[in-house]
Amino acid sequence: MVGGGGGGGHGVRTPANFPPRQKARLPRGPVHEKSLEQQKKGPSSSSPSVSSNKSPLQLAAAIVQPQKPLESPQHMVTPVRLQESPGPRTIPCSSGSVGSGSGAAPFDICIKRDDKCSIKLSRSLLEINREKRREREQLSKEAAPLQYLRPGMVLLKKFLKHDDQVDIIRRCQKLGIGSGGFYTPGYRDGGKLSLQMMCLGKNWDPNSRSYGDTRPFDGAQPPSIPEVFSKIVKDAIQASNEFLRQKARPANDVEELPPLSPDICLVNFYTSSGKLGLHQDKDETKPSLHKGLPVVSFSLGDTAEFLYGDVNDVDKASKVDLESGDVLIFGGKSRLIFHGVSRIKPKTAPNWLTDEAKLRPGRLNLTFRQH
Ligand SMILES: O=C(O)CCC(=O)C(=O)O
Ligand SMILES: [Fe+2]
Repeated sequence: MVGGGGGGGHGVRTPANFPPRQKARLPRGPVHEKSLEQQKKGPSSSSPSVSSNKSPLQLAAAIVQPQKPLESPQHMVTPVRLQESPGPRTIPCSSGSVGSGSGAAPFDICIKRDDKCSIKLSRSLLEINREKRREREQLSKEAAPLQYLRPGMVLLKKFLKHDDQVDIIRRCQKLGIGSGGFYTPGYRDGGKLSLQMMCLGKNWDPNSRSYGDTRPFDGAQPPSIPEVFSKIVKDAIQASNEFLRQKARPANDVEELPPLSPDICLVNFYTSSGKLGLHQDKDETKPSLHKGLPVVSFSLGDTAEFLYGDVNDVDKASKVDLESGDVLIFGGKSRLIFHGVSRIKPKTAPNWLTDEAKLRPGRLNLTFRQH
């Protein structure tokens, strides 16, 4: 388990065979179903009828500069925002090591602890703990801890415990400034996107849309996926399957997510202006896709507005907020859904997280898959 028991104090909601880790992390409250499809018009069929031959990052470029045709060289040239506007409590006055082109200076997702340029309003441990407690209480009152979005798609609200979130950020920060760390994905013609990416396990190349053992632009080998991350992924799938078993009516019509042994993790850091166009994750192997092996996504920091649907059309997509600590799973019948991030909501990261992990304004996302 990552960190320690920072998220303790949650009640047990499920029967005896619920995974022990989950017992500690789930807040009290009814398990209920939330179908966003029901709230919003749009097709409910789960097998996509439209496919895209553009990579997610090409599609992101399309969102950033929608007036330009995707094939035009101009669409690629997207200014990378190197300096964030100051957050509510921390005011960095230099960009430090922010920003990188392919193979250039490393990108640090955290504001340096000893950054003399940061004006920090220090808060006591008591205050931080009070905030964490308030967050847990609010969650147990307002949101169902597990939400059924559509067949094969489950959202686990605040599944990542407080200490896990801090630990994940710290690990990504360390890996991100090392060999194989964060870079601004670019295209052959020199265009860049306002997103920082790092691959763990295997490298995903946005140009060829294929996986490899090293990065073509600098030969670096992606760092391994930390064991603690894989353990959380496994626990999240187990918790989802337990939830799906409970909600199954009739009881013999249980929908199960296949287990995942993640060997790929794409880590994205979005600044406040970051976006990701609608796309399908379909560069994994045919057996992996055919079995519907899930994509498991961790969200940390600022909230993302996440779009998903059966077709490559933002107007037909459903929308859900992904907050810090949320884990989203899409596998089975939803494995090939179109999805993307329409916007990052600035200054929505929990204060305690910014204080402890020193994450820059923005959002960190990790998606785990099996090749
Ligand atoms: O940031 C997210 O929530 C989605 C990321 C994603 O879709 C991807 O990396 O393929
Ligand atoms: Fe994706």
